[in-house]
Amino acid sequence: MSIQVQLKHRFDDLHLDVGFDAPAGVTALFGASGAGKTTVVNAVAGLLQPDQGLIRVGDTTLLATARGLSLPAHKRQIGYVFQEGRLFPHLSVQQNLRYGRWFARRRVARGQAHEARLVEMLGLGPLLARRPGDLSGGEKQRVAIGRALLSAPRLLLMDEPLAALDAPRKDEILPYLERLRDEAEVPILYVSHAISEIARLATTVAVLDRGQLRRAGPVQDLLSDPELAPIIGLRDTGALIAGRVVAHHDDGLSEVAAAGGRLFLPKVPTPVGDSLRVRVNAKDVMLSLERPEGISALNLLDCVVTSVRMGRGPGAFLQLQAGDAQILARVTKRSVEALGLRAGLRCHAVIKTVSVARADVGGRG
Ligand SMILES: Nc1ncnc2c1ncn2[C@@H]1O[C@H](COP(=O)(O)OP(=O)(O)OP(=O)(O)O)[C@@H](O)[C@H]1O
Repeated sequence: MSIQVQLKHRFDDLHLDVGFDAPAGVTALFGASGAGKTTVVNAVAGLLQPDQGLIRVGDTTLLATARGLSLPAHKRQIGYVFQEGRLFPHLSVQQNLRYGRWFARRRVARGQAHEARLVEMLGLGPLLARRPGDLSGGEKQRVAIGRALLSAPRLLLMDEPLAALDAPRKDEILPYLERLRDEAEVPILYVSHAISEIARLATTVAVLDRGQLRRAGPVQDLLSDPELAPIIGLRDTGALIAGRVVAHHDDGLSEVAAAGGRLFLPKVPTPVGDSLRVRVNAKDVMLSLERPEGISALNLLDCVVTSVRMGRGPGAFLQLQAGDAQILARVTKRSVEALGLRAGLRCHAVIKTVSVARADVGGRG
C-alpha cells in the first residue's frame, strides 16, 4: 500500500516543507537532528496539525487541509513504536499484545490466526508469559511492534525504534524488521539517522535537511548519489548491490552472485539461493584500468564509468555501472587525472573483502 505525504508547517525556527510518495515497504525518513523527522511523523499520526498538508495511505485520506479534512488521531488507525517500547510493566507479554488487539476489535475480526502469525513472525512465543521487566531491550521492542501491529494499523510509524539498543540487540531485532517489511503488508514510516539501518531496511528514503525535503526515491539510488554525500556523510555514501548467495565456503567466506560479478563476504547467515543486499561504501572501492592480477582483494567487478563528479577538496566521486548495479567510488582527483577516468571508460572496481561489513549485509527489500 502506497503512502503520500505533503506537509508545510512553520515553527519559530523550522520551516517544514516536505512532499513524497512512497510505494509499499519501508519508507525511511533520514536527516540530522532537528531536520524535522519527528515533526513529519507527528503530523502523520495526527498529533500535530500542520498549516497545510495532504496525507494518504492507500485509498484513505487522513489529512487534506485544502478540504478542511483531518481525521483525529484515534481514527487514523496508525501503529506507533517509540524508542523505548512503553509496555505496561504489570501485564505479561501476552496481555500487552492483546491490549493492541482490543483497539482493533471493533474494526476488524482478524482474531487468533493473525495473532499467532505475528507471534511467530516476531519470535514472541517463548516470551508470552513473561513481564516486560524480564525482557531485554530488543525483546521489548519486538513486543511493542507486535502490539502495534495487532491493532490492525493502516500504517506503522517507527521513530528511531533501535536507537536505545546496543549493537548486539540491534543485530538481533533487524531480521524481524526485515520479515515485517517483506511479510506484514503494512507500510512502515521509519525514522532513523543510522545509514546502516536504512541500507538494510528501507525500500524508499526521504532525505530531510533543515525542514526541507532534499530528495526522495529508491534506497539504492539515494545512498549512492554523490549530491547527497554531504548529508549522508562521506564515510557512509555508497552503493547497495542486490545479489544471491551461491555458496558458503569452508574458509569462512560466503560467495554472492551480484550484478557485474561475484562478491566474497565474511560468512553471512543467509541460506544459499536467497537474495540479499550488500553495501559497498564509496571509500572502499579502488579502480584499475587493467584487470588486476596478483592482488589480495577478492572482489573485482567489471564496470563502465557513468559520471565523474569532482569535489571541492581533493576527492572525486565516480558513478559506475556494473551489470544492473550502480557502484560509487571515491578516489582522489589526482587519480582521476592520472588514469584519465571519464564517462564511458571501462574499468575494474576492486573491493576489499574486509570492507563489506557484516552489519551492512541484510535481506533484500
Ligand atoms: N512543538 C514545537 N514548537 C516549536 N518548535 C518545534 C516544535 N516541534 C519541533 N520544533 C522545531 O522543529 C525542529 C525539528 O524538530 P524534530 O523533532 O521534528 O526534528 P528531528 O529531525 O526529529 O530531530 P531528532 O533527530 O533530534 O529527533 C526542532 O529543532 C524545533 O526547532
